[in-house]
Amino acid sequence: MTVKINLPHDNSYEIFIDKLNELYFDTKVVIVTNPTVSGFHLEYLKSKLNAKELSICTIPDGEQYKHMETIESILEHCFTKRLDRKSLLVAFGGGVIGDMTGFAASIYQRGIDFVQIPTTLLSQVDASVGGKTGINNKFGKNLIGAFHQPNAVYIDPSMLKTLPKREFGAGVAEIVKMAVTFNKEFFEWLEQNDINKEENLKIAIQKSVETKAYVVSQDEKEHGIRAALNYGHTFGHVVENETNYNTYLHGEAVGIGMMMANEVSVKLGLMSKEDALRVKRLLEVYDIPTSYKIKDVEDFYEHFFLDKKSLDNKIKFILARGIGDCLITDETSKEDIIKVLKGFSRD
Ligand SMILES: NC(=O)c1ccc[n+]([C@@H]2O[C@H](COP(=O)([O-])OP(=O)(O)OC[C@H]3O[C@@H](n4cnc5c(N)ncnc54)[C@H](O)[C@@H]3O)[C@@H](O)[C@H]2O)c1
Ligand SMILES: O=C(O)C(=O)C[C@@H](O)[C@H](O)[C@H](O)COP(=O)(O)O
Ligand SMILES: [Zn+2]
Repeated sequence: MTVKINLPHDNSYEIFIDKLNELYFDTKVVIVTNPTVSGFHLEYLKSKLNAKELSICTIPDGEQYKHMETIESILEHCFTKRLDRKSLLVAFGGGVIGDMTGFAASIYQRGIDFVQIPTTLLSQVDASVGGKTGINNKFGKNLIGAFHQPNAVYIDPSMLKTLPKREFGAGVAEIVKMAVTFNKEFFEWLEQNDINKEENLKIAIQKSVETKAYVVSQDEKEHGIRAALNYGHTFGHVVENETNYNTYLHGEAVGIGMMMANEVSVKLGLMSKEDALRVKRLLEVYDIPTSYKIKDVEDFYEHFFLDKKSLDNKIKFILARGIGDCLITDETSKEDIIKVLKGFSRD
């Protein structure tokens, strides 16, 4: 099936969800990938992809390498292969590869094209769609980057057969995010259907991509509704940063972040305790962590000021309003947030 994402300035593109078809690009192409993904799937991709000239740029695997040095190495590969402005980068991997390849494409000779071929559940349901690209630095997560839309996204769910269970769970967390914020029926469906089953997995990917495309089509650069896709992330990004990007997978940190956001929602009367428990139970089915021990609550809170949603020193939170709806607000009091954070700091 195909999902269309409608954007201004010729930025619209299609997201294909199916077994990979033959691809032909009449230009120089660089596939950016890592040793894990290439070990499993590069031969398959190469059997489908034809280009005028093809090279492979292999970068190290892991969120801890999502930084400027790796971007430099991708750019170096592009210069060495004499890529021009008609050339194309192919992001072949999970969200880390996608975010970095997209960012490199956005700055190489002031911007060249790229396509996404996502290979993790998380990147198939979320990261490959919408054009957020970037890297981390010591100040926080994704603080450097650009909006740069891919020309197309090719989602082949069969590539997920080699994905470790923990990575699968991380992807489920982003699926749950889409359902809690935008789609009550989808959430109920998730409660009743095991997405480890192939036929259900395809439905879950499709529904998530449709949700993301619907949101991004309305608000490409996050001036409004797109911020809702950050539900769980304001807290989750701090968890990732203070554990040095080597303890929790991004999706796991988002799972913890959604639990924190829901505690705020319950405190403000936006969500019942029962609904918060339903979200927790659904995450637990896929072994996604739902608890975290904050060491220093004030320090944790300070991180929020560098969150990209924060404006004029006001922190923005995405709160669930029951299940299937959400509230984007910068009016929560520090006192309320600190009380919730303290609940996550006790033994
Ligand atoms: N741009 C966006 O809109 C967006 C959205 C969500 C997340 N993200 C970013 O995405 C990143 C997380 O992405 P992720 O969860 O895909 O992590 P990841 O890219 O680190 O991939 C997870 C692991 O799975 C391996 N892997 C990939 N495909 C595989 C396969 N088919 N079989 C076996 N192993 C495979 C990878 O090599 C890696 O070790 C974070 O950096 C996050 O910030 C971006
Ligand atoms: O596409 C979006 O918008 C999202 O917020 C998707 C998130 O899942 C993703 O993790 C994103 O990278 C977070 O955005 P950021 O702007 O907070 O870095
Ligand atoms: Zn995310």
